[in-house]
Amino acid sequence: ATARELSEDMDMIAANYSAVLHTDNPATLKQALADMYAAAADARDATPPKLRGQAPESPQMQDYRRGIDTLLGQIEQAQAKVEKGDIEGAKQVAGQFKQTRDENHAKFR
Ligand code: HEM
Repeated sequence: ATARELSEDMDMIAANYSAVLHTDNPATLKQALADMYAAAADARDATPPKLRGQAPESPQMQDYRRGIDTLLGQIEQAQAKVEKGDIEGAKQVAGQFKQTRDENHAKFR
């Protein structure tokens, strides 16, 4: 069972992504990336309404989790840049989250 509805996780991802895109403050960036990560990790346990009824190991469900893992990996890359003090680099990586969002929304939303 998942802690939150997928749509709630997505709203948390979106709110924190907006914060990431609108700040250059390292502490704010760190917090927003951490909150994004937690919401994406929670979303990983969900079944998208479009895939309702599918077995957890169905090809589409595996593809869904790969999409979430891509986002989690990109968030980790951005976090590593912030840790190094590379705010510009972190924001560049964060810009790439959009492609992951759009590709996966096209398939699963
Ligand atoms: C920066 C990345 C992302 C952002 C900002 C984002 C944002 C959103 C938002 C705002 C919604 C609408 C939520 C609502 O109905 O209240 C949504 C829905 C959804 N997103 Fe994302 N998303 C992102 C990445 C992803 C990824 C990587 C996946 C899948 C691998 C995904 C799958 C879905 C699905 C399945 C829904 C429909 C949920 C439902 O109707 O219950 N999203 N997303």
